[in-house]
Amino acid sequence: MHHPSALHTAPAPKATATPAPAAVRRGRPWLAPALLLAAFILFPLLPTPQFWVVQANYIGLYALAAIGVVLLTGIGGMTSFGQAAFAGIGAYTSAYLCTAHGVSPWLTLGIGLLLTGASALVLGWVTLRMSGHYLPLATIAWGISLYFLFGKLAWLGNYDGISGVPSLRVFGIDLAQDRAMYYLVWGMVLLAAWLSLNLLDSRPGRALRALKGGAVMAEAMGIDTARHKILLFVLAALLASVSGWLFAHMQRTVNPSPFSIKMGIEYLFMAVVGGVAHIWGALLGAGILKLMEDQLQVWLPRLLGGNGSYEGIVLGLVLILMLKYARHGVWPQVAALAARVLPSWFDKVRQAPAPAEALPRRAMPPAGSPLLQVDTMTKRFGGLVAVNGVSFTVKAGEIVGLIGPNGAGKSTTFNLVSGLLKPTEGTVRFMGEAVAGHGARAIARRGMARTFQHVKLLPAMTVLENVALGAHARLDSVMGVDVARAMLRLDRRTEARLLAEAARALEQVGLAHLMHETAGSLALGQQRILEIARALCCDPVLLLLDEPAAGLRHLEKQALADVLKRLRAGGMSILLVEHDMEFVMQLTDHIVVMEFGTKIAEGTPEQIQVHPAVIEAYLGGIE
Ligand SMILES: Nc1ncnc2c1ncn2[C@@H]1O[C@H](COP(=O)(O)OP(=O)(O)OP(=O)(O)O)[C@@H](O)[C@H]1O
Repeated sequence: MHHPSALHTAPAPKATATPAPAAVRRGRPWLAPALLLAAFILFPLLPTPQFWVVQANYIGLYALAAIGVVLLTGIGGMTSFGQAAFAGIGAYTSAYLCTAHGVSPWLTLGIGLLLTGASALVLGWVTLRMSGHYLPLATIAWGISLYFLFGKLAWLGNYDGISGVPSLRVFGIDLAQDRAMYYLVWGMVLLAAWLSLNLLDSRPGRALRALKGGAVMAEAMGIDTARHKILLFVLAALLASVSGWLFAHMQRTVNPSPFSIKMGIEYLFMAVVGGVAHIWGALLGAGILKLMEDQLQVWLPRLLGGNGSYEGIVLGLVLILMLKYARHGVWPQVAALAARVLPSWFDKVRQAPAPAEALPRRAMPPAGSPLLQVDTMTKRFGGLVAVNGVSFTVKAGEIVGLIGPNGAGKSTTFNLVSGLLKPTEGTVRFMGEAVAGHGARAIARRGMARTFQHVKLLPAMTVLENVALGAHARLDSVMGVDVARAMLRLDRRTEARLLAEAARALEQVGLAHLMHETAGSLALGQQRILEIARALCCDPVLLLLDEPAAGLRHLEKQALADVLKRLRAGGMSILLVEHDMEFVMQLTDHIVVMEFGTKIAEGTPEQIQVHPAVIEAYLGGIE
């Protein structure tokens, strides 16, 4: 495939300057991880004081719930204080069923997960539609009410709770001993971290990562964001439930206080301190907060006299300082340090994805057939008529330009056609079907893909991953199966197909050499091209490009025009809004001109250049 070299403008990634440590230089990069693993396994077997083993177990329990917070808040952008309440459901279910009915704790784990999942599903369905601060407030309300419910129910032992909860047994080994429990707790923590990391690095994972700050874009890629939000809510709750179950059988007693809103706030703090956007941040944050709390409890009364309870004040201050100066938490700092010391560990695979079976492709409609028919479309914003009775047609295989002075209503027209807005009046037919008001997701799934005037990318994700989001809706699957397969890494063939498709789209637009860079590190012009690649990855029959040439240099514009002409030659239809008249005139087959929300002219580029109304409106200086 031809690579328009004019678009190859980004500098090559910088090599790291810090020399590798001796062990790594001598070809033993495995030494440090092996030592870490050995220390981790041997920790309870060595004569470690009992106190520290118990601490490690609690840190593990907190880490499990905090991983849930990372998923929900750090990845999904939904702040929840209700995590402790879900831990309470897991703990109480098991404590009650084991003590009152003698059910096996392994069975109660499943029942607890079912109950938690069902509660989270209902709660998520009701609250996740709320926006802004209403969601956190709702989770607080939920946390408080569940705490009082646990305390008020006599069969759950009121505020005294339930005691005599049995210890767990695995393969005949009694885990009443903290040293044995350590392995179960940390085994579960590492399993949860592994499953979560696998999930995030997959097709559903990319959709989940798009929720925070990219929901409009994700919907335009055909992704059902509401369902993905609920999925995160349920997953986070399930992790808390496992933590609660372990807690009940470790403590051998449950009462409402460990599941109060105070603990919900602490889980959130753990995630924030550790690094709310990182799974490992949850583990780090749980460790830091638990150890700090304990050490402050010991040292502060010694330093300040009196009988303590100062730790809350100091922790509060530390948190405020962290939120001000290290908002991303401790993990990114640790990771940056580790990447300097052990670069080989952190070297991402930077090869292009291996060729894989191509995804199914849509048939292109016959050239010249009417593809998009906009008929007397009107959009009013209060008293302002942004689009006023506009009609035009895009035929298959054509590039149509939509031009007009600032504020003419071009972007609004785009948003009406692509389903982001609903017309006040008029109809939009796409491939013969009325689509006005059907929503961006449904229209995208029918084969219309778009870019945005203000680019909508996920800056922390790689260019390749951003583009792969475009291919998301080309595979239909049951979400639960998809998620389970991703977590267990059984989805690698699908993943290879998606990434290969993304790489092909990047090659088509000449950005393949930047596929492993983060999207945020690209120049604005390149980000626009990335959006085109993402739209191409949707396998559209109609591309809507909102100011694709803005921010590009002259040669880059030429290269882009070549790409678009090649796409047209391949049967693609394109509707584009653009201010650069030279670009529009050389590229388009047909032009629609708008002014003050109304269509004032349409025709071929030659007709438009000499059209009196257009010249009158603003095109005087075009020739
Ligand atoms: N969501 C909205 N609510 C209220 N008014 C809006 C909204 N979106 C657009 N408008 C108004 O509608 C009119 C048309 O805006 P639009 O962005 O569609 O124009 P445009 O031709 O794309 O302009 P530009 O070239 O500057 O992007 C403007 O007066 C704008 O202020």
